[in-house]
Amino acid sequence: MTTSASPTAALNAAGPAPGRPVAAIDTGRVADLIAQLLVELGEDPTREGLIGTPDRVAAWWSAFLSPAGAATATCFTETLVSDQLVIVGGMSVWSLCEHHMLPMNLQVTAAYVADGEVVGLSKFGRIAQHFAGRLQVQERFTRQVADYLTGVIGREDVAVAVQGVHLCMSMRGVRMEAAHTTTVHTGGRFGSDPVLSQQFLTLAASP
Ligand SMILES: Nc1nc2c(ncn2[C@@H]2O[C@H](COP(=O)(O)OP(=O)(O)OP(=O)(O)O)[C@@H](O)[C@H]2O)c(=O)[nH]1
Ligand SMILES: [Zn+2]
Repeated sequence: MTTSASPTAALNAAGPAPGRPVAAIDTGRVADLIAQLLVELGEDPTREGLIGTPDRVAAWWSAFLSPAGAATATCFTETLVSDQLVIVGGMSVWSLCEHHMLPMNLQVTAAYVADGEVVGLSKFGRIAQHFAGRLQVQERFTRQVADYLTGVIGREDVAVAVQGVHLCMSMRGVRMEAAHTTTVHTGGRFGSDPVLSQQFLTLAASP
């Protein structure tokens, strides 16, 4: 397992991050572009209600692309723990569909088999937030979280299930408000051991 690696190094170790800006965005330039967009949409960015809107939107993009606390995956030695299924569920993150740039809400459940060491529980949520903070598709998000956790524990025994609600399917397009999409990655023993796989899927589906 990776123990207390540096935050940046640990997260970069997850490999290339499609769509993620290399450097911090130029919020002044983004605000100018938002003002131009408002004009193109028939608005007057200088009217009283819109003063400050371009800056707020730029600040939001900056925060969205740099989720606070993208963190080191702290691990702890636990000699009493062996072959134990650990599942962290109920993690809700927001991302942006890269086809329409509309929000998607992702309910994330992540699991691994602990053996001699345990991963700090909050880190599952931080990892999910990290990969949500960019233009995404749900399938790639699922895989990126799984690959990152695989790197943390140093074994393939990782499973990730994600249930997504995409506003591009509910507020526009086919307009199916109840539609939801489930993606599942099962690595290592989660793929080869039907009992473990079933335990994960059952617990991932429970509240
Ligand atoms: N696989 C996948 N598709 C996505 C995701 N988010 C959005 N999409 C889909 O991306 C597709 C884009 O299809 P296009 O035909 O290019 O765009 P469109 O005409 O706006 O499509 P409609 O949404 O059907 O109106 C749509 O089917 C979306 O539902 C995602 O996370 N994963
Ligand atoms: Zn979309």
